[in-house]
Amino acid sequence: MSEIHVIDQPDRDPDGIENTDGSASVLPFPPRKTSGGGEPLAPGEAAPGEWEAELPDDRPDDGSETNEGDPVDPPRHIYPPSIAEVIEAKDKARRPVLPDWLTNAKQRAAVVRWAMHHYRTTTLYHLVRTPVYSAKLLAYAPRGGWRWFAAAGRWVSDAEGLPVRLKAVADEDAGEYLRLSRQRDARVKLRGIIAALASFMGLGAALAMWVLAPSWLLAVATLAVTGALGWTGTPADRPLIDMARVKFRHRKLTSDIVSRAFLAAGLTKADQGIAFPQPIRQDGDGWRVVVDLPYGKTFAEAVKKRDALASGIDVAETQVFLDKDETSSRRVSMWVANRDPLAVKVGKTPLLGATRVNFWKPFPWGRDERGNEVAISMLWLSLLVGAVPRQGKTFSARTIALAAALDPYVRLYVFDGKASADWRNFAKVAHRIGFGTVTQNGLDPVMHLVNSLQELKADVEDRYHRLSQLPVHICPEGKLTEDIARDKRYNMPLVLFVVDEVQEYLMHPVHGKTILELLVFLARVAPAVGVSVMTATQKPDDTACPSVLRDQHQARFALRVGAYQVSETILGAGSYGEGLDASRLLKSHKGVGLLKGMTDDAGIVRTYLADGRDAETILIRAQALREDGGTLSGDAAGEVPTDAALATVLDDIAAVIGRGEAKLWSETIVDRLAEHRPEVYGEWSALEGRAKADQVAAVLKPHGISTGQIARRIDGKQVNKRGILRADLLAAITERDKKRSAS
Ligand SMILES: Nc1ncnc2c1ncn2[C@@H]1O[C@H](COP(=O)(O)OP(=O)(O)OP(=O)(O)O)[C@@H](O)[C@H]1O
Repeated sequence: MSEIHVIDQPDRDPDGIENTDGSASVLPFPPRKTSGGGEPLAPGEAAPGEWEAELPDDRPDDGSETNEGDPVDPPRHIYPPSIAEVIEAKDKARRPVLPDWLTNAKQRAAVVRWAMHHYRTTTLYHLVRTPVYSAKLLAYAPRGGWRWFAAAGRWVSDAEGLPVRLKAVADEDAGEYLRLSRQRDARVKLRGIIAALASFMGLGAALAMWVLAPSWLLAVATLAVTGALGWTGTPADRPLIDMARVKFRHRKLTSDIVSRAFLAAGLTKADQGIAFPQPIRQDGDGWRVVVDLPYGKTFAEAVKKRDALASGIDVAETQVFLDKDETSSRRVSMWVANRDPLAVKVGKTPLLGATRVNFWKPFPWGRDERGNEVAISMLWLSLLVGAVPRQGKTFSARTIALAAALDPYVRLYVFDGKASADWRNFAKVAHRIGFGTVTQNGLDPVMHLVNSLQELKADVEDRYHRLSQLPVHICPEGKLTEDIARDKRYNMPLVLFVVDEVQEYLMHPVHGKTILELLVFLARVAPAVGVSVMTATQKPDDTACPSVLRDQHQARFALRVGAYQVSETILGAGSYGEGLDASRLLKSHKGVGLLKGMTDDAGIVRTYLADGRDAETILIRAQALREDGGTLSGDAAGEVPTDAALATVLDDIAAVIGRGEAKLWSETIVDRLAEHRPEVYGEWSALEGRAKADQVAAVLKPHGISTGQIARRIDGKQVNKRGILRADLLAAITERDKKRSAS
């Protein structure tokens, strides 16, 4: 038999026999079996079940060969962790001496604000109800008097000893009864004397007060006695004092509750359990729990089970927040709020108190679920905002534009596809502005948008050239800097291009495609030279807001949407797997959304509110800042729109109809328009004949011009095709100009 020494080998032999010797194990040598007769064997051949082998006394030197019975686990502590690793691990595991809210000035201020507000409200609440409390005390005072008198009587008569005496009677224990009776007599005598003395002294003191004490002292004493008696007489089921606040379902989160929740959610098994690397502790208005899932379970799986976890803890889903822990993918950091934090409004925007903003630096936009301020920056990125109507899409986008407005060196372009009142006040500061899709006061907002986009596209291309040509000491990295942007000589200010309800423009029958292409270009290329695009839509689907545009936005903000698929459409593929699902937000969560791509971590933002009046206040200030700084430009400065901006499709068609032509086929109009302004009408020329006619009919219909069959004689033959009469076109232009000059 040979012995093999194994380091740290599990103490179990291949047959499952426990080895009691801890230092080494002995592999059993297979028993030599004797041949039981049968067929004679060839030399070197072994009979079934019979064999013989020599085991080597030592392992091979290189250790490359693996022998049966070798341990599958690597020997422990072969590579002890380096000191740096130990320090790093300990650094990560160390918990702060003081909780965050004590060390963080902003959180501390928030707690102080909350405490002041809370106690002021509570005090006022009770002060207002003092008359009610007084009336109740007065009403309960007689009952309190009687309760007090009865309690004193029971004490004097030694009522507490009665059950024992009665038991002695029932047991017919005469000796015990006599002993208890004697004790009772002595006790009643002593207590009777004390009670008589106390009554006598009390009565004397009351009479003395009545005669001698000043009336205020008498009043205070009466109030105190009545209050004490009223308090004593208050029924247990009808508290004297109302609660100044509704009691939330505050619960202490224990490891049992958390384990139950993870078990119920199927994230662990009863025999596996979960580990708690740190104690459960209170964190803000909620509890922080860090949990290690069983090996093989991941944070992503926990995210999918958020609903079940909430149910296991017995809270609403909106109260459970899961954070990834970078140290391990099976570690889940969970914050369980005492109440739905998203339904708590964060209040007015701090921009109301700001004299100006530096748009190069992050500005406050809202607060996260735990009340920490969220500051964002629009530099070098484009933002897509999406939500169902009335959830705060416009308001949240508008607070960003308001911050931009308060930096007089930011050039604003604002277009609102819905022509609502929300953006009207930006006319005070916006370089280019347009509302809706219908021509108003002679200005076609869609053409204005197309022209603005083209103007900006040219500017962006120009910026790339000029930045690359600037000397290194001015532009060290070939990128826009704050100094360059604020220096008017370079004419390269930061630009924020806002398009609300962008789907209205993208679905425009004539210019939709052009607008899409230009927006895609700007969202993709322009942020690097200081031009940020912010689009908002309530229809993020592929028809209304194609993915080719959505995908160009580096940052996304999704407020409540109808389904998780829509949430993914706004926030980008894979967002659902990361736990980002805006369809879980509730209707009451106005102005609350999921922000991705702007800061390192995606998360919830409860945006600050700036209503219409606040927006006006801020924009008046912004206008004054721009006037002072000489940066008011474009539409806001009252610059007369260029011909291109004013031009509508009517003018373009008029330009392509020759003087001598009384009527023209739609097909011919399309071909000539494509030559006249290829950047706008180039796409049309690819249409088929009938489609060309439909296109012309569609764009002229809003102007009251209808297309009909127009006959022309070609080579002696009459050809009928749809077209327009020049007279109709001129009449429509005259009508439009009349309205324009009237305005
Ligand atoms: N941050 C906020 N805090 C509190 N309430 C808000 C906030 N943002 C928006 N609201 C409320 O939500 C309402 C709807 O906001 P908003 O007009 O921005 O929605 P919307 O999604 O743009 O709607 P629509 O698509 O109809 O324009 C506002 O009138 C306001 O009362």
